[in-house]
Amino acid sequence: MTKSIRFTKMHGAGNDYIYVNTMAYPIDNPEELSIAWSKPHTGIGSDGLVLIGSSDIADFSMHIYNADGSEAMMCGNASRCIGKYVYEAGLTQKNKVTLETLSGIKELQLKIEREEVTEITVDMGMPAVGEIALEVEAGGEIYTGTVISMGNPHLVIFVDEMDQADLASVGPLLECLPLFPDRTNVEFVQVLKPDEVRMRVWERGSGITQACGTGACATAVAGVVRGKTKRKTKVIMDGGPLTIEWDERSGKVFMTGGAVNVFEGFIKV
Ligand SMILES: N[C@@H](CCC[C@H](N)C(=O)O)C(=O)O
Repeated sequence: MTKSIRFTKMHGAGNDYIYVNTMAYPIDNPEELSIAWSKPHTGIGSDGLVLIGSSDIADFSMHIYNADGSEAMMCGNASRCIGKYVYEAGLTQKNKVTLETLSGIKELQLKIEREEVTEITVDMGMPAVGEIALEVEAGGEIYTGTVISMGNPHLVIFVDEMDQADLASVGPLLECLPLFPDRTNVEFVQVLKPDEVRMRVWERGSGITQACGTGACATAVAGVVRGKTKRKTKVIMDGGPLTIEWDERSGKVFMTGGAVNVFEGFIKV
């Protein structure tokens, strides 16, 4: 039997996902729907699908599927969008919201102005720092990357000039290196100032996106461990900036930025 699912298309720094409140509209094949709905011509068009659900251990839960249907452990931009969604839909009155994810519970601090959520800070937890200067080969070039996990895997590569790397051709090669059996997200980063960087991302399972929240956090952490940036850094991506702070005392990474509601609709399944 065909049913209609209500969705909201949102973006955080241009990283766009389709959001479904599964407490009202349960979904049992998110992998297939993420592939179909993410397509720009025959679907809604997005970087993937995000399910907002109930939780026994937090205020809400998040499940994130990439455009290729693979499920990820965490999504920084989606966590901010969920903060905006749940408050503005009247699902909570709190300005501090907890979110259960596959990489643990994240705390969202909402800035509310005239009943609108204008900014969200997410406690992204502690990063796991892997190899600091790992040499990898892709497309005949050698790159030096820093391996960081923010719940999901990232390879952060510093370059002198952003146009030095052809992200579309080298991104998929680096994503699928045998060294990364679970694949990896890839960030190319140019340091502009000690507290400002330019970053472009190739996302595991979605390709080039306008921004990646966990990628921005991984970038900021890599900048510190490589001695290139300060602990608080503005990360400027194709879709806009995020402010990332790796707090020295707690060891946690805090991500601050906005979230935008683009449109809502119903789609038949
Ligand atoms: N865009 C996201 C991360 C989404 C998941 C990622 N592609 C993965 O597979 O790990 C973000 O904002 O963090």
